[in-house]
This record gives sequence, structure tokens and C-alpha cells, in this order.
Amino acid sequence: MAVLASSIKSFTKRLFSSKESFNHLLAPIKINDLKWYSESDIPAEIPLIDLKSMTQNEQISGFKQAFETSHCVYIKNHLISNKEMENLVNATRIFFNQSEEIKNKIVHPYKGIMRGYNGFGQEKSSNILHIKDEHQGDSHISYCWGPKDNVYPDIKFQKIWSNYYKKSLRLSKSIAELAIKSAGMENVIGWNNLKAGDHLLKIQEYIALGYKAKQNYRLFPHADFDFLTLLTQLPAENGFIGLQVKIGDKFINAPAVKGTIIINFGEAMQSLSGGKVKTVVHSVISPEEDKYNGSSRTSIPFFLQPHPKTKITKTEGSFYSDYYNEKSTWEYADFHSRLLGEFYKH
Ligand SMILES: O=C(O)CCC(=O)C(=O)O
Ligand SMILES: [Fe+2]
Repeated sequence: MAVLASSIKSFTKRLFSSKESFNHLLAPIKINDLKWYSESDIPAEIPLIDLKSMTQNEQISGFKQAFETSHCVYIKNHLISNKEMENLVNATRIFFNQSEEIKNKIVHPYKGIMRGYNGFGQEKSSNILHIKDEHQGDSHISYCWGPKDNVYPDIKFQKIWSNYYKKSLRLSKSIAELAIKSAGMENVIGWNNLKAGDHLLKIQEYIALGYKAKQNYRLFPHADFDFLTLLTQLPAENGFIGLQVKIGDKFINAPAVKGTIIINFGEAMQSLSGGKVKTVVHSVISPEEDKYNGSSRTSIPFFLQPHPKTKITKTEGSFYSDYYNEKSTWEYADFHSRLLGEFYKH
């Protein structure tokens, strides 16, 4: 294992000191030129909710179906335009194409919060999930933005991220209100609580660089910690689908479909609904050797978090049952910082 670890380390060093190959792989995108899947490729078990042309009753029945089976939905006709997404990804790719030395100036000085740049291997879901063989997963670089305490390279970058964050927050309001109504949770949570959470907008790049690490996952099977997640994904050039969601006892592919965002129900939603709404367990798998070239992919999650002081309680089947305190009721901020403490531990 030590040999593998050090060879991955030296490989990573080589990788990120080679600006040429890195630039080649993180080229600017044009949304219309990407190899998107179509709506008919969405698995039949996952509802697709049209925010524009469906009635509210139809939308609610989509959510209710998801509470029973898929624990996630696709949405379309939302607020965020292709152009805005393209600008966010391309501005961030310009940053990612810089040397590690420059990027390391945009690492947040405090390890316990999710902000700024995190290089390859810095975020360890293996720690959170107590997985010993960490090299079986966690192969991405990321940049993250929150409501405050951000670190960024320049003003133009700051504007693009801050606008996209605001848009995501606005969109998440209508999604959260719909989800709350569908689940009959109006008495336990509302937008007044959610709007003040420490939400996180993030870009993750899973980069295939002509070297296939021996790993099964790019991100281990997990549930999100938050209330709900707006997950946008860009397709890989070779059609490889990385994201899988657990439905029943099977993991099924959730493809990147143009104009859609996947809504994942998180652990806090499960907790606040008293276990009525279940989180969706999902993972990002790693391609086989023959699907490796062209399998780079990008995801843009927006994690909608409850107010830090929200009381949360372990429910039956909680995915993170060992992160609640002994007596079972805790403030979300404590729960969340315990998880992040593991995520960034080295
Ligand atoms: O990359 C993806 O599609 C999934 C990301 C994810 O599940 C997460 O960051 O929690
Ligand atoms: Fe996730």
C-alpha cells in the first residue's frame, strides 16, 4: 500500500507540473458541443419534473413517487442558463490550469470548512466512510464557494461564482419548498430556516489523464449531508456515465442530460422528516481500462444546508448514524463539522 501511495503521489506531482497535458484536458467547454444524453435515457424509476409546464400537483406527485423509490428526481426548465454554466466551468478551468503553486494560494487556511481549491487527494470520503483502501476512490480536484469566507484568484472569478451561487440559491428555494410541501414537512422546516444555511457551490473535475489508477470508484457510495443537493453534471466525451444512484438494492446509471439538474435528498432531510424521506445513496464509478480515455467528467453540486442551529436527530437507517451525538439530538453545525473534519483529515 505504501508503494502504491507513493507512486500515486509522484504521479500526481508529475501530472500537475505538466501544464501542457493539463491544459489539453481541461479545455474550455461549449455546452452545445458536449455529448449529452437525452431525456429518454433517464431511468424510468427517476421522475423528471418540468418546472415550467407541469402543474404543481403533477410536480408534487413526482416528488411523492421519488420519496417511495428513487430518492432523487431530475428537474428541467430551471433558472440556470447554459451560458451561465459554461462561463462558470470555463472560468474555473482557467484557474485549474494554473500551476499547483498558484492554486495553493487559493486553499482556505482553515481546514474545517469547505472553501477554495482542493487538489487531488485532499478530500477523503474514505475517512468519513471508514474505508481502509482509500486509493479505491476520491480522484478529483475541486473548487468550492459559500455564503462568506471565500478565497478566489481575482474579481472576475469572484463575480462569476457569486452570481452563480445566488442563482443556485434562488432555484433551490423553489425546489426545497416543493419538496417540503410534497413531504408534508411544513411544520418542521421552511425557507426562513434554510436560507441562512452554509450552502456550498462546488465544481469537481474527475480527470482521466491516460493513466488508469486501479480503483473502482471516483467517489465512494455515500449520502449527501445536507437538506438537498442540486447536482449538475457534464457528460464525458466517450459517453462513460460515472454517476450511479441506489434504487432498491441496485446501483443504476444516472446520465448527464442537457438542461437537467438532479435533486438528491440528503441526510438532514431524512432526519428532519423523522425518517419519512430517505437519502439517496450514490457514487461515481471509475471506468474500466477500455473506457478510460475520454472519460473525464465534471460535476457542479450545490449543497443546500439547514441553518447551523437546526436540531437534527438520528433516524432509523441514518446513513451517518455514528456522526450524531450519543444522546441523538444535535445541532446541524456540529454534525456537519464532524463530517468535514474527517473529510479533510490527513
Ligand atoms: O460527481 C458527481 O456526479 C457526484 C458528486 C457527489 O455526489 C457529491 O459531491 O456529493
Ligand atoms: Fe453526493
